[in-house]
Amino acid sequence: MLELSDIHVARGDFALAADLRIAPGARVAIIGPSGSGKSTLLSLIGGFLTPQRGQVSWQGTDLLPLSPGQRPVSFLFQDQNLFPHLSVAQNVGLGLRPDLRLGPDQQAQVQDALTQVGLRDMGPRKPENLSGGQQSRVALARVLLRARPILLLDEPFSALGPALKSEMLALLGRIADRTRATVLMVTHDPGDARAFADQTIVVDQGRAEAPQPTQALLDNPPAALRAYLG
Ligand SMILES: Nc1ncnc2c1ncn2[C@@H]1O[C@H](COP(=O)(O)OP(=O)(O)OP(=O)(O)O)[C@@H](O)[C@H]1O
Repeated sequence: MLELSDIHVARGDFALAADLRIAPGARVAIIGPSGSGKSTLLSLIGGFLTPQRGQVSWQGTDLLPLSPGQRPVSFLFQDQNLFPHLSVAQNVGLGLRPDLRLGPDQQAQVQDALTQVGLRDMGPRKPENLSGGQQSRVALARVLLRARPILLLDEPFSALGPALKSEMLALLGRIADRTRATVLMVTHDPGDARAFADQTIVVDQGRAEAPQPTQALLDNPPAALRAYLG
């Protein structure tokens, strides 16, 4: 269980409150107006922000003393965090060892991850020589190799067209199945929430609500969410 208890986290003049629980293996969308605190919520769980009050724990372990690298978490942002000077295979290999001193077994794991995301022959290329969708696949291959229990995504596919985006969401679902990850994904698109997430957290005016079943929430949205969805 991922537990956020009595959280108050400030960022300049802004503050976010949260008190919620997420079951292991859940797929959760995070939606709400711009500036409401969605990225702040991910940064808190990832360890990039420290709350002024409250507890963050995973399976009973307090995460607050742990640095981002020590947490059971991987992150995927919109820009996919690819390093332009490294090859595709090296970018994926970073998921195993940040110093890239990979043994033969680990290199085979990289190749296997590339194959699983449909990029079997792309390992030697540089990211700039890939399409946007292929770059997303590289980032997902790295997530697959990191295999951390919690996966945080901040509008990961918002630059992609609709067909490609649904393909990436399906691939993400397969990777989450394989790694048994608990996934939290910020999105501005309620269609993403419906397609991917059985539960949705609404963030509005500095408060993250407890997760609710996505379909029921979007079929009958509360007033604040209705105003945002338009
Ligand atoms: N580094 C910072 N210092 C001070 N305030 C910040 C900082 N980063 C964000 N904020 C403020 O915190 C609030 C919440 O920002 P956050 O990025 O969490 O919102 P969001 O819901 O993810 O927005 P968006 O959908 O536009 O990405 C905003 O009002 C923003 O101006």
